[in-house]
Amino acid sequence: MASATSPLSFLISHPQSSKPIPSLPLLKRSRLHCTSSSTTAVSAKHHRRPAEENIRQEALRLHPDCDSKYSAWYEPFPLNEEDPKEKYSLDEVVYRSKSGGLLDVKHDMEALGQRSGSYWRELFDSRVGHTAWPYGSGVWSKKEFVLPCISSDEIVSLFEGNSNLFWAERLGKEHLDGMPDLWVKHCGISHTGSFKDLGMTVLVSQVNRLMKQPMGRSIIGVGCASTGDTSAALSAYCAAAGIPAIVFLPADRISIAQLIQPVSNGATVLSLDTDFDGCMRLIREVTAELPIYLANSLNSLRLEGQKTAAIEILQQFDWEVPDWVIVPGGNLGNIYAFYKGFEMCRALGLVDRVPRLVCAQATNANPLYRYYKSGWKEFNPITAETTFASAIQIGDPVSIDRAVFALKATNGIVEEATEEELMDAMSLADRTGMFACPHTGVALAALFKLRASNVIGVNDRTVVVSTAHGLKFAQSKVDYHSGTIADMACRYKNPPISVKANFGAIMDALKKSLNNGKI
Ligand SMILES: Cc1ncc(COP(=O)(O)O)c(C=O)c1O
Ligand SMILES: N[C@@H](CCOP(=O)(O)O)C(=O)O
Repeated sequence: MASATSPLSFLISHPQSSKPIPSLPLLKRSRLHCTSSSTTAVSAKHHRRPAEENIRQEALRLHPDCDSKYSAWYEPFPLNEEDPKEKYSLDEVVYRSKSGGLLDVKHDMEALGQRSGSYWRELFDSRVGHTAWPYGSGVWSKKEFVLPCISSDEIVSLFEGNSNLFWAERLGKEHLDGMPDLWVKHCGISHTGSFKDLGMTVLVSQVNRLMKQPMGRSIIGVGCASTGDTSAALSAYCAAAGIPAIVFLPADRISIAQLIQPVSNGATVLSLDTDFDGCMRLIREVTAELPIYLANSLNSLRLEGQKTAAIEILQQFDWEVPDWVIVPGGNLGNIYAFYKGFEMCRALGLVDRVPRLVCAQATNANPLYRYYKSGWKEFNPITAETTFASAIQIGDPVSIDRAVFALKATNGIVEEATEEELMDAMSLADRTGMFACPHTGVALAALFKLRASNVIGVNDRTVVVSTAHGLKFAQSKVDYHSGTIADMACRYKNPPISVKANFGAIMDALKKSLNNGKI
């Protein structure tokens, strides 16, 4: 039973008073509704809050102030040795350090460390599966590790996160030498269909805080350059908050499904005749000139949300650490976000180690892979070529230094996948019940290679991060299954069979297709 001071106490409230009830957690009462004959009639008085109160108001009543025990701020990445005191409040609009380098969000680890690892594990576990604002979100259920000082009233959340950790039983068993412990973290089965929702809830919440009274900053909108997923997430969260969104997209380089998302959400959509790297340069120029807040992962706030996917993986394994986590990389913020999530849990005693990270790139857009292969000697931005994994067609990744840091710290690996390898891997995964996107195909192709070379052992617990929903990239699957891609065998294609609408023709087609005609 939860006491008022236990991690579970946030669930305990009384409908009519602001005082917590020390003995009747939400979970227990919900069960009473279902099982006890004297309490089966579900009426307002049995709800945890009065009928006229919404969940945001309930949160404010229960926790009127932000938890000032914990704090976070920006610091240069890597730390500025000459000026170790260089740091900025999260309420400042700043994306770069004095020297022009990246920033990183730092947490007061000493304050967080006052609590034990088991306290944090229990707290985070207790929040899963509820609608208490804002903890119903997989991101905000870890609020203390994300943005501890934001008020629940300022948060813009669509209850993102809490995504499926899918046991890829058949893929492992039949196509990876019987691999029994293979998992796919479906970050793309999400509000806007990609992992970007995790970071965008944090960034848009902070913008909302800056724009609202008492801060009342003169921000006229939030902007990003995008290969299609960041723009979709930004537009949705801004639309939910009533904040203008401005997105710069490389013309003809993103899918129709991705393009229609910001259009539908009412964003200002600029389709530019350049690639993503060109859009990125332009949004940086424009945001330096106009009070438009920059939403790309250059802005380290985004990574605070994205890192919760790593924490969620640990949680879903009952706080056991997987051996490998494979992440497709483009602008390279996400690989660092995964590192941050895992490392924070290690440092605070929730787990005792971190997994080895693999960053997987498309051969047509592989600047990190080339750098890795040079023994980290020389980084050269490239002009990325067209790839079916269009959301990672990036040649000059903003977070290159963050990615290298994450990989070095986890004894990590960089792998690449050709167009044929990534499309075959995606299609094979689909044949085992998934509906993967080409970027997930890149990560899966990396897994196939690392398994074939026995770098990843057959019994290693391995998580492949699926970054977007396959439905956003349906055209790539149409091309593959129609077998019309130049120089690609499309080994796993399965085109529809055109059949005359009569019994005989149908029987012939079925005999041919099923069991090699032996039915
Ligand atoms: C679907 C998808 N997968 C992977 C990535 C790569 O993430 P990151 O840019 O953080 O490396 C992106 C965006 O770049 C993406 O949209
Ligand atoms: N794939 C991204 C590319 C931009 O990455 P970001 O993480 O820096 O916003 C997209 O969908 O736009």
